Amino acid sequence: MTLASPAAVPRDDEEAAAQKSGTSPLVSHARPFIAFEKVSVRFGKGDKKVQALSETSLSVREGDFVALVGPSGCGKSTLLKLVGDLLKPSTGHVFVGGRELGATPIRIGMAYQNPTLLPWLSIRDNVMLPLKIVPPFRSAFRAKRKGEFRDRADALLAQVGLAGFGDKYPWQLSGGMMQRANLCRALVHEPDLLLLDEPFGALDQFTREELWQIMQELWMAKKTTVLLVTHDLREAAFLANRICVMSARPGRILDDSTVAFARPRTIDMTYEPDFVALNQQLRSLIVEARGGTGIVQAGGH
Ligand SMILES: Nc1ncnc2c1ncn2[C@@H]1O[C@H](COP(=O)(O)OP(=O)(O)OP(=O)(O)O)[C@@H](O)[C@H]1O
Repeated sequence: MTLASPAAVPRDDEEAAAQKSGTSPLVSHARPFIAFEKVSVRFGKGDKKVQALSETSLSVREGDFVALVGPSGCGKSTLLKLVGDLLKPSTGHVFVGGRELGATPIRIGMAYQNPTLLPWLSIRDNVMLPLKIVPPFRSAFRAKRKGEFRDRADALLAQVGLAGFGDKYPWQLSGGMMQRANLCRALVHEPDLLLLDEPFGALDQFTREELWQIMQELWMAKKTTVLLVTHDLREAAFLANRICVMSARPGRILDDSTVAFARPRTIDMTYEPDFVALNQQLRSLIVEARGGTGIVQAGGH
């Protein structure tokens, strides 16, 4: 099934329309940046066996912003871990940047629900951490070119509204401020790919909405390829160019649609009829995926 709202049209249709009208599409349509070929994931053996992901194929183009939504326990985080090379598929192949994982490392930035900032480091030093670890930056870092990196970290902190907070420690910041710093840390090494697993899930609605806008600005400036796992359908429709709806476990992609709202999107737009209709359609797909009830199925976590 494909989302029928005028805001959510099948990708190929949107591309064809964009090409026909001569308007530039929302995203660059280069070769696939991420490709899943018949990937499945099984955890454990015998009685303890859990089929987390059934055979799944997926292709994501460079610069795309893709949201993964679906019932709890359907394998969204598992899919993210596969892309991040934190997990090997039981069958099939995962390609990132045109190469099978394991062959050539690509730069990945990650942010999860819990900001996991190191409490003994200042905010600036937390943000600079990937530069200490990730090539090619780490050699420059060791060569004591730390000053350049300080400027880079401070510029990012300013972009997310944390100018002047570089010398503070995580405990001196609110939850929303920590998550802003966490996003800076995920982006400071200019990753080719950003993996976000419910990064705004623990925040109050207003802080979350502020961070959606910051996230959108950051994405619009760099067009980093993003995979976002979220339970918040408004968030998915606000941020992503494309929404993949997954089935209940063992997960597979049930629906894959483009979100064509113009950017920059505003919070007010999320209350407009097209946007609300899209949310309702996504919700119905997920309710259906859960077995048509509002009740969480056993086996999710
Ligand atoms: N290391 C593991 N060992 C065994 N089972 C696992 C492991 N990791 C995940 N699972 C199981 O695989 C299934 C998919 O988990 P995953 O975390 O990907 O789901 P999810 O869609 O992200 O869920 P949620 O939305 O609730 O965060 C779940 O049933 C989970 O319990």
